[in-house]
Amino acid sequence: MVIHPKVRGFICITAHPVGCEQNVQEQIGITKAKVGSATGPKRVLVIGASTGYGLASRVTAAFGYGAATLGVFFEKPSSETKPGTAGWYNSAAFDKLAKQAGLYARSINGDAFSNETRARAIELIKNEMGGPIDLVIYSLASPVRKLPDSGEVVRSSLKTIGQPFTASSVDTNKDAVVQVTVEPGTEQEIKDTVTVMGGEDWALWIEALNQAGVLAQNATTVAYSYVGTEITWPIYWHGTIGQAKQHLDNTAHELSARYQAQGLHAYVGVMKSVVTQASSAIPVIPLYVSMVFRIMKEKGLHEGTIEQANRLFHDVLYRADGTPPATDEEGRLRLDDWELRDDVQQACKALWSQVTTQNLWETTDYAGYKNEFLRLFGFDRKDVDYNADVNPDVSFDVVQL
Ligand SMILES: NC(=O)c1ccc[n+]([C@@H]2O[C@H](COP(=O)([O-])OP(=O)(O)OC[C@H]3O[C@@H](n4cnc5c(N)ncnc54)[C@H](O)[C@@H]3O)[C@@H](O)[C@H]2O)c1
Repeated sequence: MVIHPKVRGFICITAHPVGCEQNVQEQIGITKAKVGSATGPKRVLVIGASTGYGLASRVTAAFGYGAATLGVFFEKPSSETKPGTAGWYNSAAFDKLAKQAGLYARSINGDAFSNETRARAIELIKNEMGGPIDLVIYSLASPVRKLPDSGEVVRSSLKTIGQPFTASSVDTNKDAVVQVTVEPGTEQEIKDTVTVMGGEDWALWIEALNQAGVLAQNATTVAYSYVGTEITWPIYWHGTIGQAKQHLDNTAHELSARYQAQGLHAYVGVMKSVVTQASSAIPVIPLYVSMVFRIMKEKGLHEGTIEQANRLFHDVLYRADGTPPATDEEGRLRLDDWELRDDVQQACKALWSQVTTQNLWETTDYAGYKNEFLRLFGFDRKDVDYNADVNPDVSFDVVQL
């Protein structure tokens, strides 16, 4: 099969296995060059491990610290007519490269919100991993959650709270700057968004691992969050999704208190804006990302998911001098510190009011945004021949639920 990108709205419905493998290789190369500390995690569970921040965390744990990793994700292998998803190919590549490096790697392809997936993960940890988990990374981004007991399906929404919000955004199909209006969510929509993207499921994972005796004494758990800036607050931090992220903050405090005797350190890790499948779907964010990328690249501050994950592990969680992580006043780990620097944000604000369809490519890093978006799916890499026939059927050692 010859595989080219097929972009539909904010998603690409095809993915390239060779390009995805190259992406994973690249993340491994960056990690090996940067990380290298004697002490790090030994057995790591990554929930949401196939793309974005979760994949970068898995790569960092395995190739930066030699950790055994168990990855959970929800992806699709290829069918007769369609290639698999990027997360499927990424995970296949990770599995192959980790095993080649002599590292334990296991993956579960299933719904992380379900009790069955938790049970299978615990079984694998008990039977195969040779000891308890000392780091749990929670990196799910999902528009929908099937509640584990009732089976009820709950949907999240990306809406404002109170007032509609109109702002510039980019229509990535037309490469045009447009005005979008985001409507306020109802009370029910706010509640549902918290149910899907808040901390309830994270807490269920920790509880299940602890009850099964597979959570190490003094373990660490980090759930990823986004706070952003004034430009994105109305749609994000002050919107329905922000309520879910605030619930995550509360959950971190609750978990640390509940499992104090076990010495659990539960953190929210506030990460910077990056291009992922999840962030491309949020109005306003792709235009903001195009601007902030340009500014941060000019200042030599640019980071993608792998640089952020490397920095989180190396400079924050597992510091060479053994000191505990620095947190903000809410107890959160702030990896968005460079993005939120005054000089970066002032430059962003100045640019924000000037950007138009005509000057989009010159004034922002829209080209970089488009390239990174296609690369998420294994496309737009110079080292891959996209006209070559490729086998889309890539299988690997995965527990299929
Ligand atoms: N992208 C950003 O700019 C950004 C910035 C800061 C924080 N974050 C946060 O990072 C976290 C991860 O987001 P991302 O941007 O890396 O997203 P992503 O879309 O790249 O990754 C989502 C992951 O969740 C998995 N997943 C989704 N539904 C699942 C389910 N039901 N069962 C099992 N796995 C499932 C996917 O397979 C994938 O591995 C989110 O909490 C997000 O808010 C993202």
